[in-house]
Amino acid sequence: MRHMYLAVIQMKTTEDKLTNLKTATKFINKACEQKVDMVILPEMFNCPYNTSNFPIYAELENGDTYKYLSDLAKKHKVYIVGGSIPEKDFNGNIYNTSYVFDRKGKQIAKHRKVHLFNIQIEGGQYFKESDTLNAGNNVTTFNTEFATFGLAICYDFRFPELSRMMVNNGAKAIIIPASFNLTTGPAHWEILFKSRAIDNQVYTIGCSSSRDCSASYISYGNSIAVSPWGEIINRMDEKEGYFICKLDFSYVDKIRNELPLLSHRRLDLYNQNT
Ligand SMILES: NC(=O)CCC(=O)C(=O)O
Repeated sequence: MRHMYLAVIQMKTTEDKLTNLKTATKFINKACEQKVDMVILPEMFNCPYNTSNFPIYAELENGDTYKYLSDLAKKHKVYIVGGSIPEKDFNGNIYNTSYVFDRKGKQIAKHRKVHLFNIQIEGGQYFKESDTLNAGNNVTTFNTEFATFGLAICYDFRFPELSRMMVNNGAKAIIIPASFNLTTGPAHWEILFKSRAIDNQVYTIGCSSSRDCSASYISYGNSIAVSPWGEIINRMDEKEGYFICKLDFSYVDKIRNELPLLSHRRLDLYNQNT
């Protein structure tokens, strides 16, 4: 089958982990009533996005949140891209990690955010993930019966090389659990999703947490899905909710055949300069 249905859940993250898991469950249950194939959650969906929280909320692989998502995937026979959570390893290192589960609840991918979000914009957003997080080192893709997907987390999406590596590994859609903010969101969010989609001739999907103006980090929201032609298929506002979008992979092939960008690349030239 060349098409599938994807639910993008823009949920609010509170300080109570169990409440966050229950919110995710409520939306996953609702989306699954509409027979979706895959559900996506936002970045740090079980922990308020704040560096001091990451060590407190961090879980080892196979921890409570992991099992919770795996059980939900199995129950609904659906793929779950588990946004991201703070993951700790046995050495005490903490990562911003996204797990993907298949329809049987088996883990089929794991992405540790590779570019840590350290920014300081004058009069705007400051954040320093490296205060408490370590960076991952892998380019992540995973296979489904529909297509190969690329997966990265939020700030990772600003680095076109990473998306291109996913596409070189076969990705026809790129999924980004995210939480942009009120400084960079209005300026760059939409254009990044359009640019990466057009450059790579892929679907790009950004799943954000909803906006909570009382939080220390205020999320932009605006979860989005863009087609390989650069058309916005869905875009939310800042509020909690979800959308379901159809991904048609024959459309990716059509665009790539008609405008064969990827095969027109002059790799002989580029390699000399990189
Ligand atoms: N959580 C993040 O990585 C935020 C990235 C972001 O806001 C950006 O502008 O990039």
